[in-house]
Amino acid sequence: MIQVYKTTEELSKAAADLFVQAAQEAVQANGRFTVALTGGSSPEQLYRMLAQPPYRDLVPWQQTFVFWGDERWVNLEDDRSNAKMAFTTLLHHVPVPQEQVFPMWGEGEPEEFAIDYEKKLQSHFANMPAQFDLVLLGMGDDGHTASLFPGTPVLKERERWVQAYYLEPQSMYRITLTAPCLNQARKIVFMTYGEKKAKALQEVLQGEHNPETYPAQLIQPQQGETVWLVDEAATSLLTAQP
Ligand SMILES: O=C(O)[C@H](O)[C@@H](O)[C@H](O)[C@H](O)COP(=O)(O)O
Repeated sequence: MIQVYKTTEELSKAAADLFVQAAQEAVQANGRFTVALTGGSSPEQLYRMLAQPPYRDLVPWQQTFVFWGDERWVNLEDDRSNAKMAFTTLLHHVPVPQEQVFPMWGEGEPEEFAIDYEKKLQSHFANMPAQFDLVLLGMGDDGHTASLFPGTPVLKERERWVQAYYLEPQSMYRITLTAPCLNQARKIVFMTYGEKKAKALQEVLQGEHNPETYPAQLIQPQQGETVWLVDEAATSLLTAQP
């Protein structure tokens, strides 16, 4: 499903409405809400909205569990940290219990951390019919999502849920949920806006199936639903307006 908005404000409000709806439905059904946050700049306006009334007071924060879809392997004080951005814009302003928030950052080696993070997820989702109630994703202008970058080995991962790898072009380690993990979500919401994204969006949604080049094509939830929240500029190359 693709929903087109004129402004990022309207797009972020729609994302906030979806966030509240997913949270309330999950808590009603299972007594808890498990979400994977994205990094990058696209979700910042959404996070700031969720930290303010009315949205702040509509989310059952006490029953909310926060993970991340991906992270740059930098410490939590580093401005490149996805966790730092989410803490600054949202998590320090809402009553989510600290022990229910799992940043993708720790001491030691990224590969070991990825194994531990996967174990945390496996125990969190044990005996549950699906995994994340909601996964928020962005998309880069190269068609990457989470830290699933074009041409990287992690795109071929079919078993593991979390992988750490060294991303040469950015000279840093990345930690990421894999496509098999993301695709077990109940709902996946992409927030993608701006002219820069138009070419990648057209390729991802309407181009040849080529996930090596456009990894966002790997996001095909088995039972869940994918919603694309986009603006008019990002849809400018789509052949039929959605
Ligand atoms: O760690 C990251 O960089 C993000 O998780 C990444 O996947 C992001 O969603 C895209 O790069 C889009 O970034 P923007 O929202 O800044 O365009």
